[in-house]
Amino acid sequence: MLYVAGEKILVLMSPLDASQVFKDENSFAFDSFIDMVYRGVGNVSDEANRILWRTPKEGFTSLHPNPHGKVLVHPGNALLHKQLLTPSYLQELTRKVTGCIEDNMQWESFFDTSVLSSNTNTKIVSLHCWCRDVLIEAQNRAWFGEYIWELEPRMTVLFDEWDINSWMITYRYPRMMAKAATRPRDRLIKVLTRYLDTPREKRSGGVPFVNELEDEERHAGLSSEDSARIMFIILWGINSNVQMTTFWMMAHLLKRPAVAAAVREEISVAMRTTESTESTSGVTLAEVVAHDLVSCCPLLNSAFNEVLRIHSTGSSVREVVKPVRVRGKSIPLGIKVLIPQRQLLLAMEAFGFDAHEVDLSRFLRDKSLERHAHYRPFGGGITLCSGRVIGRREVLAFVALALWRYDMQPLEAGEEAFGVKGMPFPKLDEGKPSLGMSKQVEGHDMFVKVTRRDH
Ligand code: HEM
Repeated sequence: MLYVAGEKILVLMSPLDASQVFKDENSFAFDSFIDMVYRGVGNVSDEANRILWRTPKEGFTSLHPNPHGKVLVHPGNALLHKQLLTPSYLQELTRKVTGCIEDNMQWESFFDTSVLSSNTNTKIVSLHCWCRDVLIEAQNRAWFGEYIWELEPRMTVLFDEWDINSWMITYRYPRMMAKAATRPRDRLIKVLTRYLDTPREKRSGGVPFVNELEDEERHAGLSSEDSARIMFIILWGINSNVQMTTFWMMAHLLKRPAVAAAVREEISVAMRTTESTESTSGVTLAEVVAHDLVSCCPLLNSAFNEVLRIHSTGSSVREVVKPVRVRGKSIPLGIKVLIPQRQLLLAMEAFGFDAHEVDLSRFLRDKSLERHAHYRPFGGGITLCSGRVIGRREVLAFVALALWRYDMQPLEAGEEAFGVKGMPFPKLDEGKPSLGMSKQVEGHDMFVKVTRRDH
């Protein structure tokens, strides 16, 4: 048991205990944390908070069947799960988002904000900004349509500023000292509010979830601004983990050219098929990503799994709401329970004596590791990540396109090219809370020399 700011927290570090917590949703609840995030991070109004938690007995009616008498927060979550887990919705989302990633990965489309220096044949890019610009742009365009970019062309940078500084809010910094977080957050909420206040014909092209959630929230009586605050929280979850997983996966592959070359060889058959059609809509890439890259490229997927293992620093949290026993000991009501990822994912009894080392082939050599009780990088139970399928697809799409289209060479510490100096390999920041994937220590990055590849 830990005491933090006078509060008792039960920290569980065994996979068996974690399993019990994930299975028993009635005793270990998550609602108080949703409430905390909506109020503390999204800053929803008191009135909105009342509407979000109003039961059917208190007047809440859903637009969807609600046999279990849930409050607005839950059907909203169910709509997100429908978007992410129903095959036809997921397929359409994959098509849209990989199409956007493919567009953004063209030589001519590199964002100015990613390129530090260039000539006709070479670009020096910040890996952090390249992943951020390609993926956040793609995800927002896929989810909301083109119009969101007309409202705020600096969306990727604002989102990054928020993500990097969001710990100031989770650590409850005084308002005056947390402006680096509140400024980008408040701007993004303003953009989303304007988006929701725009007639639908003008903001078409997004996924059904956005309109479905908006309809449900308006029906329940939420204002545009409070709906935008909730969308903002969801968007944060969507953007942060994908961007960071891609960053770490690219960084580790670029540090190990032999493994990167083997991955390039492994993806070549699949990637060649994307070039044999005239399609630029992403349909072919979407199919290749969903089938070939996920199912037929074991080294690529092993690298992805290992990066999740090494860089997940999030925790699952619950509150005890019913009398319950853990290992025979009764746990009082109201106790918060924390299951940190990192200890489980670095355990030697699960991953071997070199569990702290990065080995991108680890999951290729031992395929059973992916199902190991210690390996839950997407959490479990009610908070098991519903974006795990699309998340993997997006990361693999970026990595495969980068390896297939470009030769990339990281600038070593002290090495200089085109006036840009390289830096040491980025370090993971263990001191700040994360939504799952760790960030790098602020200011750490990898600068990469990128040229086009002939194949
Ligand atoms: C590779 C990328 C991703 C990683 C590593 C990741 C990781 C995680 C983790 C660790 C959790 C929390 C588990 C817990 O509290 O027990 C989580 C939850 C969640 N993630 Fe992800 N995630 C990724 C991508 C995505 C994407 C792309 C989406 C949406 C499009 C998404 C949507 C969610 C949602 C909605 C939750 C809350 C649980 C739920 O209701 O599904 N994630 N994710």
